[in-house]
Amino acid sequence: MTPNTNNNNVSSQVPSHWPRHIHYLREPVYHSSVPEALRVFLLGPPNPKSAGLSTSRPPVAIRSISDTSHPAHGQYGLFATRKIPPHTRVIVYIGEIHCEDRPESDYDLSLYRSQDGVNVGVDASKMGNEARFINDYRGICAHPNAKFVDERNGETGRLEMGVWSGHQGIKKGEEILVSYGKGWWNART
Ligand SMILES: C[S@@+](CC[C@H](N)C(=O)[O-])C[C@H]1O[C@@H](n2cnc3c(N)ncnc32)[C@H](O)[C@@H]1O
Repeated sequence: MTPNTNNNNVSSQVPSHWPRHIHYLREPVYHSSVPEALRVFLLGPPNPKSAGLSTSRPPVAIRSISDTSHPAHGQYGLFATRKIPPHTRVIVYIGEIHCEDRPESDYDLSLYRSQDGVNVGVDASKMGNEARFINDYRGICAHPNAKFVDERNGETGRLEMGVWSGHQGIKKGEEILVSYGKGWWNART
């Protein structure tokens, strides 16, 4: 096992099943398409207390899906490694923050739209964290058990996309499932 060389309690290892061709991120990366003023807004006011914060591993595991009745069979999904109470932030969806149109990406979430109409996305197609493996609930469960919430992080001040459990919480071992939204599916069918 690789020793933990960080000052905080985050393991330096990438998670199990992490694909070799995808860059694993612990912090978002800001693409050159994000204008400086927007970048400053997204980052929020500097918070000296956020340096060296202990950010433990989220209670999730990436697993390959071998169940042939699962619509994402042969791919991966994200599963809870312990019971997650209702209305709890599970993980942050980390990726490349950008202001481009990326219709080809299946890992691109809309984070923010500025007053002058600039769209900011978080794209985890080439780089990201475990949250990129969250599947949509359709064909798997009657309802999603989690949702994406755009929010400002109370510690770092960053605008980011949190993944929160729903009103029933998530059982240990259960797949974490959101709704990508009808628009997402309509654009692909
Ligand atoms: C953000 S990725 C989710 C992680 C993906 N399963 C993986 O292994 O990389 C989105 C892709 O997952 C698959 N997917 C997610 N939810 C699905 C569902 N309910 N039915 C069919 N495919 C799904 C689709 O291929 C979709 O393009």
